[in-house]
Amino acid sequence: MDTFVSQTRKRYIDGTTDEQREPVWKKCKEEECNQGIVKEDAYLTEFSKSWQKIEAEGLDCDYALLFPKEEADCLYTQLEEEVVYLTGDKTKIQVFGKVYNVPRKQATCGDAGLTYTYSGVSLQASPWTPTLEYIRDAVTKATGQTFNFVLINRYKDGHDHMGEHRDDERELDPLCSIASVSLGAVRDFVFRHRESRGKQCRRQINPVKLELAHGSLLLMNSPTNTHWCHSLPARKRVLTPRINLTFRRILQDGKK
Ligand SMILES: O=C(O)CCC(=O)C(=O)O
Ligand SMILES: [Fe+2]
Repeated sequence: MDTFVSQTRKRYIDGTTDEQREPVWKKCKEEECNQGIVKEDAYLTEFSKSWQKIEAEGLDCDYALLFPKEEADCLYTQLEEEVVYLTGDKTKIQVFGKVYNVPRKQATCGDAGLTYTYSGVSLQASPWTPTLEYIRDAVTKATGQTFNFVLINRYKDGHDHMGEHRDDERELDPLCSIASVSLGAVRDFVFRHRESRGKQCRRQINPVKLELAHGSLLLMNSPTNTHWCHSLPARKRVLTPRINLTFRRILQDGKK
């Protein structure tokens, strides 16, 4: 009966447990899904048919709707309660020696002791929250891949954005896809080939543009992040927030 929801009985940040809080997503699932496992199996079968392949030279991605709207709504609400975003120096990055404010809010969660370093900031993983564990496990079920870390980005509206980059840090396991789950406002997402950027670009390769929907999962498979940069451009007409979770596998001291 309960298979859609997290089986964890951990405490939330404020010390309460699942039972005390009756998380919204748990109630939603009970109301909507009293067929239990049968319904989940049916859902997973439908889900497995919905993958779309996105391919270009050196780019290999898969896209699907992982969570139906009601469940995605519940997960979004739960994350708004659970996630504690970084403050102070951790909200700044260094690019070519210059310091910038990150134009969005960020948090990092993962297995104990993991650290992720990018653009001059070193971010230590906070413990998994129940909802993040639930989403991580749903991604693992859907992809067969396991993850030990998640970077959480919260865009308050279309002014918040993420500049072009490649997630090619040395500590990322090159064999593991980066799994990007989106909740909230639909936003454009753009891939540009490394060699087709800038005034003196060497080649003319068309960008690949996607819309990342509420409840969607985008898998960036190897070697996408070797050859292509991606960004979440500002979109002034977007007035509502979005949360993005990128699940990753970090190799600590060369170990998986
Ligand atoms: O918000 C997004 O969809 C982009 C996230 C991203 O590229 C990242 O976290 O590295
Ligand atoms: Fe990225």
